Amino acid sequence: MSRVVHPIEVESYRILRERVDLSHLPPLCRAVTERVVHASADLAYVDELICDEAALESGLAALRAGAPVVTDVAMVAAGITRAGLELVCPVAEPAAAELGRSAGITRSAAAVRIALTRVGPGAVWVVGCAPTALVELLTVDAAPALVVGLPVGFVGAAESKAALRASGLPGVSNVGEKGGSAVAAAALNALLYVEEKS
Ligand SMILES: C/C1=C2N=C(/C=C3N=C(/C(C)=C4\N[C@@](C)([C@@H]5N=C1[C@](C)(CCC(=O)O)[C@H]5CC(=O)O)[C@@](C)(CC(=O)O)[C@@H]4CCC(=O)O)[C@@](C)(CC(=O)O)[C@@H]\3CCC(=O)O)C(C)(C)[C@@H]/2CCC(=O)O
Repeated sequence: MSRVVHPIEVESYRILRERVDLSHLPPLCRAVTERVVHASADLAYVDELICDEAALESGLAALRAGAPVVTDVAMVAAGITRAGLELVCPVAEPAAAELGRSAGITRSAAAVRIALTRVGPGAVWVVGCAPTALVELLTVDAAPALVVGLPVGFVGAAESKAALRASGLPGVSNVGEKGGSAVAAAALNALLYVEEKS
């Protein structure tokens, strides 16, 4: 079923495209960059976002095949708009707090370990808040189809995204401390909307 686009969103894209022309980008890079800018009203993402068309194609293929989507926090999961998607977000479960305590790690990092027991290779991982979740994901053997790595904050966010880029995993990230749940959800939604069009 095709998505009904609200007139405010149509107007937002009109304004965005008046301010910046991203038609030179490959289609998925353009879709993700435009949606992140649309969701944040922050044109700096045009230069700061690091998209890779092949990585996004890998994520899109996984979503089309029904791959689960793992998110670091509930806010990211709440921002992902397609019903019927298998969403995995264990951070609020007592087991994440218990593992965090016993292992001396954050609940967010513990949730990555727990999620790994529920999803196999080829999942799509979306990190929009917790840098330690992204760092943990890079230390385990998750074999993700795509990592949307857009955590936010002054402590470790920029470094965790640099580590994602250095890892060679298929990913989308940005340079710097900015990011956040809304931005990460928007990047994933861009792929879901491409998927819905086809
Ligand atoms: C250091 C942490 C940061 N969190 C930020 C911003 C927001 N966090 C929200 C919420 C509701 C949650 N944050 C936790 C993930 C919590 N946040 C942390 C941790 C202390 C460590 C994470 C890390 O450094 O990697 C983390 C606790 C943990 O042990 O993992 C959360 C689990 C806290 C909790 O409830 O115990 C919780 C998520 C709960 C859930 O999904 O069920 C905010 C909504 C809080 C708010 O603003 O009211 C907000 C969301 C921002 C967003 O766009 O996602 C910081 C300040 C960005 C910071 C990130 C690290 C840094 O570099 O500073």
